[in-house]
Amino acid sequence: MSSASTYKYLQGFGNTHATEALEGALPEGQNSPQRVPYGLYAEQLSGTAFTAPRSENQRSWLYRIRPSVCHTPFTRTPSPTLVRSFAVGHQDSECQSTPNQLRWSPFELPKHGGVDFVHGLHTVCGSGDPSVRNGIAIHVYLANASMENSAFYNADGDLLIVPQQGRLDIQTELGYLYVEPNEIVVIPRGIRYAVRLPDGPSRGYVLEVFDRHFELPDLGPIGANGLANPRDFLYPTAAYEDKENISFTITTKYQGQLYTLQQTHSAFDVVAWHGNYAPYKYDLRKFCTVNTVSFDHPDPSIFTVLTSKSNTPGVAAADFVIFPPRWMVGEHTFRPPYYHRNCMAEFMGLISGGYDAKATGFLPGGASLHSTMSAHGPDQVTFEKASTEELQPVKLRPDGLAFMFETSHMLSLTKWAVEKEYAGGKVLQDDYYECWQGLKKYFDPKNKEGKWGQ
Ligand SMILES: O=C(O)Cc1cc(O)ccc1O
Ligand SMILES: [Fe+2]
Repeated sequence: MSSASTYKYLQGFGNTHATEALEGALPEGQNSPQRVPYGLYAEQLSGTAFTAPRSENQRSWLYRIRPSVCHTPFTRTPSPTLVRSFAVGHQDSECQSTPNQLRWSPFELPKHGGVDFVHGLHTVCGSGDPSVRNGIAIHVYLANASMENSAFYNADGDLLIVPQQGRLDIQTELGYLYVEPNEIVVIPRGIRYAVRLPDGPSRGYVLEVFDRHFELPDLGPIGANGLANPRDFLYPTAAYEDKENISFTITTKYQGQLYTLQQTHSAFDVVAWHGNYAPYKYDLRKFCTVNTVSFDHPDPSIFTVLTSKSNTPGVAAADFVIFPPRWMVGEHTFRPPYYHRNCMAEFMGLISGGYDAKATGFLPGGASLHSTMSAHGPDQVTFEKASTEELQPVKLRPDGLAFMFETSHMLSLTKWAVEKEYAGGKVLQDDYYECWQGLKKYFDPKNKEGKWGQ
């Protein structure tokens, strides 16, 4: 497969889909007949416990040429850019923590060829542990090679992938997904896939959640429509390859470490499937943005695309939030993001353009982290401009898109994220804090009108 137009999709977030690449391959009226049509094997893929409440239960039935179990044992393979544990404080810990505000210049693409999506995954920060199904991880991928005769699955959690540079041509067990910057793709735990890079060197961000699957946020008083609409989520249609006598590698991330196995046939041999456990993509340009049409800056939860809930009602393990192009019309209002300290941690990335809290330094392909209760907000240049400019309706950044992974977990950072030296120096910006040092004192108890801009 080679271009977006060859792909057909099924629509609707969380729907139960049914699709067959060969007419009549889906058994009728039952999941596990004595003999499956065309000599296929039936295999269930469970994405929730069998006993999960019906509203949360996720599973799919796959009808494939061979069951997935036809393979030789796994062996451990080095995974220096991933971490097994986010625990800090031990001498040999893989991670460290800091309350400092952090900002990274664009993460550098690999200098040498042959780095595929899996081996280009670098963990930046995270919390918790997949083994107890609690926590999250944030990664970036920096890759330049397509995966051929191989597949990957993540046993640890669901991956929400945000491409920043380069399209992703993804072959999954359940069919093909073609994803470009300004779109996202979610690949749930256990689903096998290969990532091909039609544009060569590719970069993006990845949010991994260890506990619950992603959901659309409740809309409350917004009503029944808006934000990310369910019908805009696209699922693959069944597509299979019948490849025998080949050397095919499957890599898994299992408790933060990579393991590989070999088999002699393609893993992409699912001829038909039905169910509600499947990968999906979403075009962020379809987000129906809601914002103030009167005054004040609403909290960014109005821009939530997907959420992975924690066990505390109303609190996310992680939210995926975007800052979409939109009209800014707030009257007598400081329009950029307010100065802020948050019990949630805020990891931000930039797909293109700029961001309304930062005049300089926050660049596409880079990132920032404002950790739990660490102060942050507009830099000095942004503050001066926004406090003095005449307020007209303005279309904010028609070509730009920033996003945030917001989490209730306290994040630890990998040594790679904090210490990695590139040819041009560290990607971590040591001088980030300086963007706030020039903020002036305007307070004057004798002048209620203030003296902005003087
Ligand atoms: O810190 C940030 O830039 C993210 C953010 C954006 C916003 O519009 C309001 C609050 C907030 O934390
Ligand atoms: Fe914030």
